[in-house]
Amino acid sequence: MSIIINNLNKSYNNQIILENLSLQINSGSIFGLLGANGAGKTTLVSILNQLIKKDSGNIEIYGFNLEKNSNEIKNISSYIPQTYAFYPNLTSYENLEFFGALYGLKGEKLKQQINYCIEVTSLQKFVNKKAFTYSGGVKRRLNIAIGLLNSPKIIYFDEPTVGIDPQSRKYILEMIKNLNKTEDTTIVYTSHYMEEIEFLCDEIAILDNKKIILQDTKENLTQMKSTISIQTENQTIEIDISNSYNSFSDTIIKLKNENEKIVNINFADKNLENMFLSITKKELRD
Ligand SMILES: Nc1ncnc2c1ncn2[C@@H]1O[C@H](COP(=O)(O)OP(=O)(O)OP(=O)(O)O)[C@@H](O)[C@H]1O
Repeated sequence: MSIIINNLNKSYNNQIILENLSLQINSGSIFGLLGANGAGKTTLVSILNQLIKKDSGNIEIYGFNLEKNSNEIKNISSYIPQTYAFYPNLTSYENLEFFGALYGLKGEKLKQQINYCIEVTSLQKFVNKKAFTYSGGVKRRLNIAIGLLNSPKIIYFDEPTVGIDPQSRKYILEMIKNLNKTEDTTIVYTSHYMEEIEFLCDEIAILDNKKIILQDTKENLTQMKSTISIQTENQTIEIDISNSYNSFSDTIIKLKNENEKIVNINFADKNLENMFLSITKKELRD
């Protein structure tokens, strides 16, 4: 396991945000944390990255205790925030030099690491241009490049595609998938874009009502069926139409032959977004 959280509690000004939250994340997985606006995703990820303090509970990351081994955890983790975390008046290269030095990198090692980060995020064209001139997508890539400087074992992405164009979004998602595959980096990805979670993640958890209310593999969650329920005066019949509509038309013919009067037909497409809605009774986005 890369992350084990037990009975985590966090309040802001007496308002409980996370309550007895427990969660385990497998090493090397791409873990999607879903939650409506204000559910507490950023709060949880900020606690894991020691940006804010928890009230109580136990957290272990790669076998290190969050309080006792705080430096060891910082060395193996990287947090890519929603906001741009670089100097706009510096170039990509200068930003990477600056943040690399903060990690204690210097000389040849620093150069090598900068070149690696530039390559992974395809920033070659921008290395000598000042960051304030970049598009939103390129700015996000620089954020990510900085986050790779310490060769993290675990990277937290907090909604990294908010406000960028579809092409940059696709590029960033592919890049994250690749990082996970080639470096075996554990990825924790928060989002309220269901299609991103569906594309990227192999494990998914839903944060709602201060807790993790559902956690499963994407495989299991996407096996949920699409159904049609037919209500007659005497019975309700649920039909699985995930693979074909044949059983639906067969049932209609059968009911007609039996002179059963149909009073209602309901279609339930249990994709992830509908599942989220039915479990939390909330939209993913405001
Ligand atoms: N520093 C703070 N002081 C007081 N309340 C806060 C603070 N930070 C966050 N909150 C509140 O805590 C709740 C959870 O916020 P958080 O940002 O963790 O949610 P989120 O799931 O990341 O939401 P979003 O998807 O909108 O980013 C919200 O009600 C928010 O207003």
